[in-house]
Amino acid sequence: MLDAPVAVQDRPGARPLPEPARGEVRFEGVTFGYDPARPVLRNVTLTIPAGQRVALLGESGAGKSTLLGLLTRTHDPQQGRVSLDGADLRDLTLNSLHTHTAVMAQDTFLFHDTVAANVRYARPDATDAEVHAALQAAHALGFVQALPDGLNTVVGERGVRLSGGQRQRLSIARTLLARPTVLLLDEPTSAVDAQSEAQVVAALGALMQGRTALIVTHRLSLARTADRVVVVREGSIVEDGPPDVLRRHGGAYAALERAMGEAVGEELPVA
Ligand SMILES: Nc1ncnc2c1ncn2[C@@H]1O[C@H](COP(=O)(O)OP(=O)(O)OP(=O)(O)O)[C@@H](O)[C@H]1O
Repeated sequence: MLDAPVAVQDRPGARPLPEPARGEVRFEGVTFGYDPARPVLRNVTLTIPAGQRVALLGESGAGKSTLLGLLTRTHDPQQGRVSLDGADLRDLTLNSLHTHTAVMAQDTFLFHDTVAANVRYARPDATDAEVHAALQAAHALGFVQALPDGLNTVVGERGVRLSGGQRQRLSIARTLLARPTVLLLDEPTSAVDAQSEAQVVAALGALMQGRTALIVTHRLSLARTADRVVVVREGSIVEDGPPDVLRRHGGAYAALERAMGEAVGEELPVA
């Protein structure tokens, strides 16, 4: 790992994002391919105003996760630019970019340590009161207090085993403490059973409050919480708008909603 070449580095003269950050995200004419000869994203243009919740939908392999990876600079575009509050990400220090963006994926890594230490991971100086408040907002306080040693219970690899939904709620508490400007959620409910999905969706609602959020999901319950839906197909945006409007439009989103509803046996809204 240490010897692996680092693909993305700070440019000479890179600066931190000016504070206070707002969280406006822009993709301008972005083309990217893991193999440059075969683009996965083609000329993608998308402006996300600060504080908007956007669900990225589309079939497997459409390029949704790749779009999120451009925002953390896991990779840089071959053409076009990605910006945060008007600053090209390549002109920002990686440290500042990673302070302002938080990624939550399917499953959460918990260290072999206490609940409190796991939640404090992103902000070790957080007070007990802040940890408590974050757990409460993440709908996790109840189950944590029921653990043998409450917040001092050791979890993780050899500690108390937690369910997928409980782990996700601890991860949400951790991310709440980190106070990111932009949230990138990649299938955050897919490792969660149907029973605890509602609690995780509610906790995600608290986390997304007042923040820009890009959510990749195949779950209807989460897609419906978005202000806006962007449908990606073969690396291009094919539909973009509020879910209610797109449902009535009867195009790609309406078809995906039907498919997702059938997959979870959920009743469909009347268009
Ligand atoms: N690290 C990688 N190296 C090479 N190709 C990749 C890599 N990651 C993804 N791809 C390819 O890029 C394309 C888009 O993948 P991406 O993960 O962005 O799709 P997605 O829409 O998020 O799909 P899913 O819903 O299955 O997560 C796919 O053809 C995939 O095989």
